[in-house]
Amino acid sequence: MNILSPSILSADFTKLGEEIETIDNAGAEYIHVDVMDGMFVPSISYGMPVIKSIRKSTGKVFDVHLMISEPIRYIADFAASGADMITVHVEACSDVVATIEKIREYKLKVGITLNPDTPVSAIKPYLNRVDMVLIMSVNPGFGGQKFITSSVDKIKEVKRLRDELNLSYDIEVDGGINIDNLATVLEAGANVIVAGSAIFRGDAVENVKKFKSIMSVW
Ligand SMILES: O=C(CO)[C@@H](O)[C@H](O)COP(=O)(O)O
Ligand SMILES: [Fe+2]
Repeated sequence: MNILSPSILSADFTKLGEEIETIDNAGAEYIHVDVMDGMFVPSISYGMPVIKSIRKSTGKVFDVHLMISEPIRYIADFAASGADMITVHVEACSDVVATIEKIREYKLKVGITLNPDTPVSAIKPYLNRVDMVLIMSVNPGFGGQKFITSSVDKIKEVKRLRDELNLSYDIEVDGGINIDNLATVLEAGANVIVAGSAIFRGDAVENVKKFKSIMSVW
């Protein structure tokens, strides 16, 4: 099933609850929540209090993308704040298996991700332990960046590995996705689509509809 996960990093924070209700009503399946610590990535976004607060605005799945060093330290807090799914960076964890197990301890879905410069081989040992693989198609840290085209081959590679290893994880893509490159990533094998600026810039309802109509074809 294809899933749209708008990144609220590009929403208007003065009316975050309303923005979330808008994309929820327009038909987005997930809400992508980007957490940045100023260490693993240069920027700082928001954390637990914001997630806890926006949990009241929607019942949709909170797809929490942790761009933080040693995320194992905060899994309990993100679980308590209302995360449904937590994705961690392979580069940010000194013990990836322990981090995955910690997320499982709270009965949350687990995602693993990697930076554009990290080869797929770095996540291969963990593929049988996760529900989702996130292919970063920009260097993490900021919304509104340009899509890195070599990510298409990485999507194909994790799809091929899924077949080869007889696994069933979802494939998410995040960074620079817009109406023009959406079909390319769907065709490559991505089924969970993150988009921030392409959804919240302009009319969010229309943008969600446009995305969903292309996604329905695949
Ligand atoms: O994780 C990140 C950035 O680090 C993303 O989730 C972005 O927030 C997506 O925004 P766009 O590239 O779609 O504007
Ligand atoms: Fe993200």
